[in-house]
Formats: sequence, C-alpha cells, structure tokens
Amino acid sequence: MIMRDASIETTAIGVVGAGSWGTALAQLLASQGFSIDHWVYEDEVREQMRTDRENGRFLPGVRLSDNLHPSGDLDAVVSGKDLVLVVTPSHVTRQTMQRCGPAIDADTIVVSASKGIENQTHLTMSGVLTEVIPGLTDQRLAVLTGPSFAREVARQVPTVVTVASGNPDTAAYVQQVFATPYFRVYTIEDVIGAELGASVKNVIAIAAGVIDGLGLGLNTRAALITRGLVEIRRLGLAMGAQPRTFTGLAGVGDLILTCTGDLSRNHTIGKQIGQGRKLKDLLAEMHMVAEGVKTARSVYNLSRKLGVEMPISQAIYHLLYDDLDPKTALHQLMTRDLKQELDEI
Ligand SMILES: NC(=O)C1=CN([C@@H]2O[C@H](COP(=O)(O)OP(=O)(O)OC[C@H]3O[C@@H](n4cnc5c(N)ncnc54)[C@H](O)[C@@H]3O)[C@@H](O)[C@H]2O)C=CC1
Ligand SMILES: O=C(CO)COP(=O)(O)O
Repeated sequence: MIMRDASIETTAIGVVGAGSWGTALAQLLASQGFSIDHWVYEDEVREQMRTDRENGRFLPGVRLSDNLHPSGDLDAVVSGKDLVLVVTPSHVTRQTMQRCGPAIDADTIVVSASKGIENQTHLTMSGVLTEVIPGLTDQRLAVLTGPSFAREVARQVPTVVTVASGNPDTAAYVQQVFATPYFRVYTIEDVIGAELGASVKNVIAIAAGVIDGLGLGLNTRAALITRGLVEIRRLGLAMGAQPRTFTGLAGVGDLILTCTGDLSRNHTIGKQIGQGRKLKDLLAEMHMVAEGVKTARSVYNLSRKLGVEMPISQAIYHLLYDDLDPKTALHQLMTRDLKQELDEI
C-alpha cells in the first residue's frame, strides 16, 4: 500500500490527450479510484472508448475502468479540476491548450507528460503551457517523465518515474496522486533538465535505431548511448539545467530505455531508416508520434544558436532532413578530430 494524504483521494482530474501515454496514465489514475474526465481528439476513438471501454487505436487490449469518462468537450475536461494532465504530442500542445487555457482554474495544478521541444520557439512543454494558460506559474506546474513505455505501464510492469517542479509542494502532491505499487514516483526540482533529458533522448534513440538498422554491434550502441548522454548534458548545461539531473531517471534512465527498447517509436523509425527506408514514407504509415523527428530540428537549431557541440544530434538532423546516407553519417562521426573524452564540467 502507498500511504496517501486523505485529501488526495478526492482529487478531481482532467486528462488532455488519449494517445497511448494519455490513455495509459488516465487508466492508471482511474484504477486508483480517481474519477477521470478524459479529452479524446478523434470522434471514433472517443466513441470506441465509451462503448467498448477500450482505446483500440492507441492502446489496444487494455480495459478502461468505468470511472474514466471520455469526452469531446475540452473546456469541461479542464475546468473545475484540482489537477490537469496534458499528454498531447508536443507539436499540438500549444494549439490544444490555447483553446482551453482560459477554462483552467487559477489554483489547478498542471502536469505535462509530453516530451518535445517546439520548432518555432525552442520552448519545452512547460514553457509552452506557461505561455498559453493564463496565470500559470512554475509554482503550479510539474513535469512527469522517466523511462516508461505506455504499453508496459498499462500491463502494470513495475516502472519508476520522476516528477519535476520548481515548487517542492507541487512535486510532492503530484507524486502522491500518481504513485501506485507498480508505478514509483520520485521528485526533483530541475524542470528544464528533466524536459531536455526527455526530449533529446528521442533524437539519440533514432540514432540507436539507425545503428541497429545498419546491423552494427553492441559496442556501437553502448558508445552511442554514452556519447549521446554527453550531448544531452551539454545542451542542458547551456540552458540552465543541473548536471546531476542527467544521471537520473529523466536523463540516462529514459535514454537507456528508448535506445534499447523495441517498443520505442523513435528507435523503430531510426531502425527503418538504417535499413534504407525514407522518412516521408515512414511518417505516412504512422498514426503515432515519434517526437524525435521534430525535436531533431529544434535541437539542431538550438545547438547552433547556443554553440553547443552535438555531433550525433546534428547528424540525425541531416539524415532526416537532408537525406544524408546513414553509413556516411557514421563514417563522419567516427573520423571526427580525435580529442579528450570528458568535458571540463
Ligand atoms: N507512448 C509512450 O510510451 C510515451 C509517450 N510519451 C509522450 O507523450 C506524448 C503523447 O504521446 P502518445 O500518447 O504516445 O501519443 P500517440 O502517438 O499514441 O498518439 C497520438 C496522439 O495525438 C493526438 N492528436 C493527433 N492530432 C492531434 C491534434 N491535431 N490535436 C490534438 N491531438 C492530436 C491523437 O489523438 C493521439 O492522442 C508525446 O510527447 C510522447 O513523447 C511519454 C512517455 C511514454
Ligand atoms: O518516452 C518514451 C518512454 O519513456 C516512449 O518512447 P517512444 O516515443 O520512442 O516510443
């Protein structure tokens, strides 16, 4: 049993987004007895969730509890809530939350579980939410992240994540709401570090997929994960993150999962590119999001703007958007100037 404050039991919760992660988290909360209002974008998905009690498109095979209420009324889902969980793909978060931001109460805690960096603004999701939800400050905002495939959480596979908030009370509250015996939740204070770890690992996961698609070895993958972490940390430091965040669940934890797990959409895209397929064909076939594809563009531009050395991420950008051949990219990375391994800080 997880010991919770009695006041937590009555938390009114709205969930925005019913992809695989939104559905897995909404169901996790519903299974703990919370009544969940759940905004579902597609009419047919919402209807199926209502009638069959299943989200067959994004999380097939998972029975939804009766206290999970699918809805098409975005304002109603977010208004009058103690906690609103936002789990939309990052590129639609602004437009979605702009629509309903004014309906969110002034004391509602807002939790973001999306992983990405906006292309136009280079903002992480906490930055986007602060811009579009009137009156939202970092005191009421938290980020839920860490190594967590939706399908495994839905199967109640033991999973450990972290909640980041600039306000320790907010982090502790969100921790209590989400924690279950199979979903352990830590807290940290470094929001930007947690979000950058979560977002940039998707770009590195594409690279890990490419390595597998090319049929290379475990040495290569271990090197990629290690040097990928160096890049994530460098960008994080340039953007004000705390270095130790990247040794935690939001950093190396999620990086390992996504670079080694076959369930990763980012890894899968990379693998198919490594096998010679074209990005536009892959995207046309996919109904789910592989955040790393868009984040690669943000990271490329950010790293150049900030003068941060990120050769793997930049190679993935050229591979995705300039048709750089994977083998050529690898050769270029392996024959860069020889240097000392570790950064000064
Ligand atoms: N699936 C997973 O295992 C995990 C996903 N995440 C993150 O959660 C976020 C959401 O991803 P998933 O739930 O996996 O999504 P998904 O890829 O399973 O589904 C796509 C979602 O986008 C929605 N959508 C499409 N167009 C839309 C629009 N114009 N406006 C609003 N919604 C629209 C769909 O309704 C659906 O909910 C992403 O940032 C992802 O990186 C984080 C941890 C785990
Ligand atoms: O972020 C994830 C697990 O923590 C999910 O990764 P993918 O989006 O690559 O499937």
